Amino acid sequence: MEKVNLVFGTVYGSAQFVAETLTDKIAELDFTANLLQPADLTGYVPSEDELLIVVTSTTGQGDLPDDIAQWFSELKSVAPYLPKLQYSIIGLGDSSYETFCGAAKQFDELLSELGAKKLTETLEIDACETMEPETEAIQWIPAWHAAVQSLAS
Ligand SMILES: Cc1cc2nc3c(=O)[nH]c(=O)nc-3n(C[C@H](O)[C@H](O)[C@H](O)COP(=O)(O)O)c2cc1C
Repeated sequence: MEKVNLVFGTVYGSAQFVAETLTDKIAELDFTANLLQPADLTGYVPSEDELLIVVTSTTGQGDLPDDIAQWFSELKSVAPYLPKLQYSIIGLGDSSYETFCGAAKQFDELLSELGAKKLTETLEIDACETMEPETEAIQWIPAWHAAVQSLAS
């Protein structure tokens, strides 16, 4: 059974709730879904034969939430080469900021610098458009699942 690791960065809890919801829904699809807590991230290097989903909100002016910022810096400085890693990113943000989903964009850039491959286009969830980001995330799952299946074929 294929394993999916989910990490989240949040200030107010929405991205965590989205990540928890996705973990449950993805587990129903017969994946082993593993939700990492911020405390689990120290020293964590994503396994290249497992899938990675990063769910992060943006704070400040395009900044990463504190609970994921340290891991981001660590990955950047250790710079593991991860050419076989397949990742997806879900950003929570607010389009009234010029730095819309800036944290998600930073993650995308970093993972691509590390050689990892983006499995799906980043899903950017706009707080101006929805009060229920988890609903958009659930609707995104079929596209993600199809992309995973196309890897195998
Ligand atoms: C102080 C503050 C700064 C924010 N800065 C940004 C930003 O730069 N870009 C953006 O897209 N959203 C920004 N947001 C919006 C949040 O990312 C958005 O509300 C998100 O849904 C919060 O998710 P969370 O509960 O997981 O932290 C900001 C929100 C606050 C309160």
